[in-house]
Amino acid sequence: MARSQGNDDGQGRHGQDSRGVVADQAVPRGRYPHVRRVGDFVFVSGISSRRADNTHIGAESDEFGTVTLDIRAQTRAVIENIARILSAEGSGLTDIVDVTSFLVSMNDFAGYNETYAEFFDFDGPTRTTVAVHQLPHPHLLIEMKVIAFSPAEGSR
Ligand SMILES: N/C(=C\C=C\C(=O)O)C(=O)O
Repeated sequence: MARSQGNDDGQGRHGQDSRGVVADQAVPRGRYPHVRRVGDFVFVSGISSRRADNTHIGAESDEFGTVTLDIRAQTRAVIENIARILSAEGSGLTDIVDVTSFLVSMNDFAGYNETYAEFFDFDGPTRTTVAVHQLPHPHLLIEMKVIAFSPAEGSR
């Protein structure tokens, strides 16, 4: 399987290790890579608004511990996290050809859709949006996974 070449330190040329785990990103919550290249296609696992310190963008808590969740902030953070993960494979948002979005509630669809449109348009990826019962953390409103078409270096 085609993978980015690693350096002697086991770190990929673009900041991912030999497992496909990208540096400075929230670590995968299980035994899966952030990213996997298969030929000219780059597959990104489901990504949330989680920061590297395991807090979540778009989940703010007040002095009483009341948590306010923001679908626009979470959607933007998810897309920005995906952009950083794609860059580890020399790819980017403009290379995305397919998006799957998982919302916990379709009540968030409008805010999600509005923020999505700041990044993508009709000439962008195909998209499927579904509502799911739960995501892996109660602060999460959205998770997205993408496929990008990004010819590997050397085959461009
Ligand atoms: N992709 C998965 C979870 C991601 C959660 C996160 O990054 O916060 C998974 O469990 O498959």
